[in-house]
Amino acid sequence: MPKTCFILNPKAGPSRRHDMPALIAQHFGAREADYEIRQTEYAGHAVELARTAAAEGFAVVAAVGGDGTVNEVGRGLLGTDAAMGIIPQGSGNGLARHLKVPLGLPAALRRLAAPAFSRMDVGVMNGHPFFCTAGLGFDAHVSQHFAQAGSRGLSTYLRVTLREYRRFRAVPVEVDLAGQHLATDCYVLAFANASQYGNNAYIAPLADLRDGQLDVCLIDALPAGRAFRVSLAMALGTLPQSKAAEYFRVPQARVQAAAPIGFHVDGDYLGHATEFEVELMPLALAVAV
Ligand SMILES: Nc1ncnc2c1ncn2[C@@H]1O[C@H](COP(=O)(O)OP(=O)(O)OP(=O)(O)O)[C@@H](O)[C@H]1O
Repeated sequence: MPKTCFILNPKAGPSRRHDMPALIAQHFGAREADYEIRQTEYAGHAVELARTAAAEGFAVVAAVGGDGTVNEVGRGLLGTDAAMGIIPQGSGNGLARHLKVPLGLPAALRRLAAPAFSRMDVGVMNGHPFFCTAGLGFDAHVSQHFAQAGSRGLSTYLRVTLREYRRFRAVPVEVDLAGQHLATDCYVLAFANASQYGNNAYIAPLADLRDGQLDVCLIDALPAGRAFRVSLAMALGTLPQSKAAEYFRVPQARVQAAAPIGFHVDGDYLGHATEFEVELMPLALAVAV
């Protein structure tokens, strides 16, 4: 059993009443010398906790939370020898779902006690590492307004999405995709390292975490009929065949927008910008899943 540090985000996911230390002891084994549990105290804390755990020699540092926690733990582990584990406790759990980590807590803990080690690519947008997806446009706009909604959960997410759909307008962009030039409108421009946003919403079902490439999904406009087709195809994992989006596979991209446009990294809205540089660091992170 690899020496494991659990980094627990108490704010992630729908409110739960698990006694995590007891469950970890029960399912991970009673050998307390083999693991430690550290809880985050503020947003961003998991980056420091993960970096410290790696420096202390933990072989596995497990993010106990959703994609935001995974992003912070992953950032803390870049350039270290430790591998990232995931105990999915978030709302969307996109990377965990892509990696087929069991969503049930006992099964996830049992798997982590005897993990398979491998490596995965890491994306970077304007200097911000991402592990699952990053993007500009409507998805970032929804992340921004969801964060301000005051409540969380799927029903809030759907309500915010419908409300903002009526308000959001596409922005003209110039896109350079590893040398290929496009002048288009950006409703959504997603850079997918993993296949889904979370909750099995497949923005790029063919994305591969180990191919050294980002799957780029462009939606230039989203009138109502196309919005319906995109939503259905994302749920079914058939967006590339639906012709409602265009796809490219590249290791890097540049975007110049005609007006500031919101962007997100692993579902967290990070602000507005007019210039974007996106690249991939091949196999930059060790994972234990
Ligand atoms: N102790 C804390 N207090 C407040 N916020 C925290 C704390 N620890 C972490 N956070 C923040 O909580 C946010 C939400 O966490 P996370 O993304 O893991 O859960 P989620 O949003 O429910 O799941 P998902 O991203 O899979 O939908 C993260 O952006 C993280 O920075």
